[in-house]
Amino acid sequence: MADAVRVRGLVKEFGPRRVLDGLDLDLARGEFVALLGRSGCGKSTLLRVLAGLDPEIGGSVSVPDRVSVAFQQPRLLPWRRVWRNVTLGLRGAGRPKDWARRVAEEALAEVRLGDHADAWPLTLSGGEAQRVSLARALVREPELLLLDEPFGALDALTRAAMHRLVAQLWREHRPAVLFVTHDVDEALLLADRVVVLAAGRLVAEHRVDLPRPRRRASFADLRADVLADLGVDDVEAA
Ligand SMILES: Nc1ncnc2c1ncn2[C@@H]1O[C@H](COP(=O)(O)OP(=O)(O)OP(=O)(O)O)[C@@H](O)[C@H]1O
Repeated sequence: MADAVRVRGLVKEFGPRRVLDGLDLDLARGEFVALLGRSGCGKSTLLRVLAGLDPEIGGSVSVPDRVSVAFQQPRLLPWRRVWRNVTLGLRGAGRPKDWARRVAEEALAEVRLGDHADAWPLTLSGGEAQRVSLARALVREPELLLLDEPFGALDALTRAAMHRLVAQLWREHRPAVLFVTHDVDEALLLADRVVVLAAGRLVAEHRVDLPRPRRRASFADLRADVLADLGVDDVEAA
């Protein structure tokens, strides 16, 4: 079976600054990969190129037809009700009139917001807004789901609930996932594989061969290895 993502020799520059410098990356279908790297190393840039939001200037990029993205900020339109945000941009030509509404309700139920379809975005908590953003990503039935620090702005408890939700959605829908995070624990809790970006390329990768659901105690050694790849002292990060 072909890979979901195949990137070879990707180059991206902003003015004189070369941010991605011959990067190679493969994701298998249904694989969950976490992307780590120091601030400013180019993680979001890579995601934007994969999402087709930004052009590469060199190399080759192959992604599936259906790609969805969710960002750290949910980016909901405040003047549209929640359900309309979920189906925004979905092409429903030739479908029955209430089709979009039903699709939105199903997706909202999946993220446990079934009773918020008619709410306005500004009345949602941060975690709820992020779940709407996930529902919006899901209705496209993506083969590749790109998540750019989706839980970075949430408190620890909400974040833990979101980890469980993402793990469940991934199990049920099985898209390939590329998940950008600064949080090594989050990466090790969720991913099949952790890759580290530095100086424009992937400089390390770790397979996370641990059963799910995972406990932090089960990956202490791996955590230290990844932190070392990031150039962070375990004590400094603790
Ligand atoms: N549109 C742009 N124009 C100019 N420079 C940019 C642009 N987008 C990103 N950059 C620069 O490219 C570099 C990589 O940015 P990017 O946002 O990809 O990093 P990141 O690894 O996602 O960072 P963080 O972890 O802090 O979110 C940074 O130096 C940034 O300033």
